[in-house]
Amino acid sequence: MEPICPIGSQCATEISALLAPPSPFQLQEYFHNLLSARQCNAITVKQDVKFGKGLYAAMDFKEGELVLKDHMLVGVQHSLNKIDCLVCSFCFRFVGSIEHQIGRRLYLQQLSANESHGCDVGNSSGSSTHCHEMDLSDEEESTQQCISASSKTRAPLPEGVVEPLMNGRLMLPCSEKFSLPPAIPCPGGCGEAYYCSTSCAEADFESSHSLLCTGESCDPARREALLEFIKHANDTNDIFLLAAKAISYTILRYHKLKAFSLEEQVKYDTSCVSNHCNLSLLLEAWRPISMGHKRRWWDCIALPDDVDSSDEASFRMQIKELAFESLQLLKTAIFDKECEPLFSLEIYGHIIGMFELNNLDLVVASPVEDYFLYIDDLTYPDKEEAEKITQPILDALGEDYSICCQGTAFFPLQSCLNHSCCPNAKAFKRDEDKDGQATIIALSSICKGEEITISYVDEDLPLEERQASLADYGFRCRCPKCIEEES
Ligand SMILES: C[S@@+](CC[C@H](N)C(=O)[O-])C[C@H]1O[C@@H](n2cnc3c(N)ncnc32)[C@H](O)[C@@H]1O
Repeated sequence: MEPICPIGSQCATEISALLAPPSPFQLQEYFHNLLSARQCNAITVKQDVKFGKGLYAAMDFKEGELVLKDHMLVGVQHSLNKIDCLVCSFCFRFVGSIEHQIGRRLYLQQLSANESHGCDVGNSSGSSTHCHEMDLSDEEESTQQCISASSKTRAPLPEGVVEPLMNGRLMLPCSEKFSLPPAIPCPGGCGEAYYCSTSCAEADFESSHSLLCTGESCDPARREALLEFIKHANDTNDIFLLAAKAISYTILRYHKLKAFSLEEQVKYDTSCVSNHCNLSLLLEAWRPISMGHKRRWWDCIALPDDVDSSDEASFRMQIKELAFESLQLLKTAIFDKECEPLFSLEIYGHIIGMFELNNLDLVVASPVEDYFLYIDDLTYPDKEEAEKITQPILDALGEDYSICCQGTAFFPLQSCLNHSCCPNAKAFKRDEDKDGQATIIALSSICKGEEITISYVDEDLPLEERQASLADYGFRCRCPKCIEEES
């Protein structure tokens, strides 16, 4: 494939250094520090010549036991899902109140009355990103809907309800039992991000949002460029928003590390302040991303079913061009000379490819579901009284009255889990898991020292269908189930 933009010769060394696989020592040190910081001694990360990194049990687990709770490195809520759910932009917990969640949805539903919007959001390019799926608990799954149902299933809105619900003047019966953290607007004033606490707001600002915020403190030219980048991502593939977060995260970490190292050096030598890229600090800032298994996005993306294999080369070129377009917009918005290698197509393609190969669906169940189930479980006469108010609202919301928060995220430990078609663990949200962390549960007992595996595909599919889906991850499965079925 011809390069769209050749690697800048002045950055070639830095780019190769950034893409070099971490040494066994760096890998061991990084995961040891990560697990220690999380006070997690139940698992370890080990490298294997055949499968690369893998997650191993450092203790015995019983069936159903929690194996791992993993904080995301970066995550985004799908753009259209933002209409349905108001969540903390950092931890993805639902915020506001039951009334606000419902009123806001009814309001936005009213605005887009004749439009239908679905679950496969933000990927209108047709280049959907491959994610391992996160299951919801059975009860949640039975009623949580992913796709907004057609407006045909909805009754007309009761008059004068939406605004009072949104501004807190109309309280729903028993909603105090489902209190949510207040929705704290982004301190930068962008009006896009909301948080469940000041600590989440600060953590997000420090991690990436300070470079991506379009609020009043943002220089107007930069704001315009950022808005253009965001619009392009929303119109094509919201994986670009995640890539922008990963780049911002690295830039901010780089400057923090640099400030710290300068503080140390300036004590001895005041002539050492420079605006040149310090490669060893850039590599250190990039370390968490360097740990993720990656290939270029346009090389590893699965060929969609509707693209004929004879058109594969042109499809991959289109994907590369799309990434190039997005990168140019991001570069205009947040370019940083000292971190120039991060703005090369080679690095951008590998970051998105890393998401393609490792990401987990971000799913958080809606408290609106629990609320209506609670009302339904009330007994006479309380139920009758409550339903006088709640039933018309439920009818107006329609069949899809409760929609879960959906997005995609990269998790540093979960992404080390290798695949098996007879896995001993799975990603599973329990009723108590109210935020965007990844939760991995044992499917059977796991002994200390055993590798922990999940299935990247539906393991009940026939062998060839499983292998075809796994080909998108670049391997043919040789697990005991596949070997047995092949013989
Ligand atoms: C989510 S990552 C898992 C961690 C990975 N081993 C690493 O080194 O980062 C997915 C990649 O791991 C490798 N992998 C996972 N399960 C595998 C398996 N059962 N057989 C061969 N390769 C596997 C493939 O390269 C796959 O694209």
